[in-house]
Amino acid sequence: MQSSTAFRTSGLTKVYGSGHSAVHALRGVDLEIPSGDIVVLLGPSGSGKSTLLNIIGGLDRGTKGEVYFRDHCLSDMSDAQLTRYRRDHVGFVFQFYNLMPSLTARENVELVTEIAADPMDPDEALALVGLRERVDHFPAQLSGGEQQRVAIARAIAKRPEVLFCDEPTGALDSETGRAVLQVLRDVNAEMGSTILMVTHNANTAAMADRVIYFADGGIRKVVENREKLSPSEIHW
Ligand SMILES: Nc1ncnc2c1ncn2[C@@H]1O[C@H](COP(=O)(O)OP(=O)(O)OP(=O)(O)O)[C@@H](O)[C@H]1O
Repeated sequence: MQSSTAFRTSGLTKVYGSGHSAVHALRGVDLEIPSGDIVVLLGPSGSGKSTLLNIIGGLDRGTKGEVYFRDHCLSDMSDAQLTRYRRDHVGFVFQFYNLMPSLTARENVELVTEIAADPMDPDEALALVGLRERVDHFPAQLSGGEQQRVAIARAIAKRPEVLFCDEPTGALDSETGRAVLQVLRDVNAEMGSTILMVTHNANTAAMADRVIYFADGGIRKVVENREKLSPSEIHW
């Protein structure tokens, strides 16, 4: 495998349940993701996008097949090793921001920086997402887009090599959504983080280096964008 490959899967299969109730969520996925790319995963509801993200993010395990992060085989890791992988290398951003309501923006980010190996200062991470003036505010005092930016600050504060985003703009209006995508794009440009984003907004594909089209538990096609749009140019 090339050293510039962030992820590689071969024959990755995921079956939930068994017998008559078995759901074949991934049917032998072969995939390679270069380091530093912005990758957008598109596909119908139920096609397996989140399942794939959760497995390469170390939140779940495949049923069969292999998953590599650089030269580390995630499929062979113990639960403790997977936890360490998530803690040391990975940031997550979800549709619903999962912030602690009783903590300020800064304290929400500190939850992560306190356990990370080489974290940013929480205020620096919040400044990077444009929230320098809001560090002492509680989630309820922030708009949806601002809360999502706190969640991004929390994810990037540990300087992750990879950022996994599952519908990061799903709960946002177009203007706020574009602003959040711009933050992700800036993180990719400034920190070199590989970004994997699952979305239902097909127009988001225009900002990606690579677009993976998913259907029925497998990859239908992969498209490399020679020219990328900036988030502000994306139609919603
Ligand atoms: N924990 C689970 N137990 C059983 N089946 C599951 C589980 N999680 C997902 N599935 C099923 O696996 C299939 C793939 O689901 P997944 O969430 O990966 O799809 P998706 O493409 O992300 O969908 P969406 O766009 O709606 O989020 C679906 O049929 C789903 O119902």
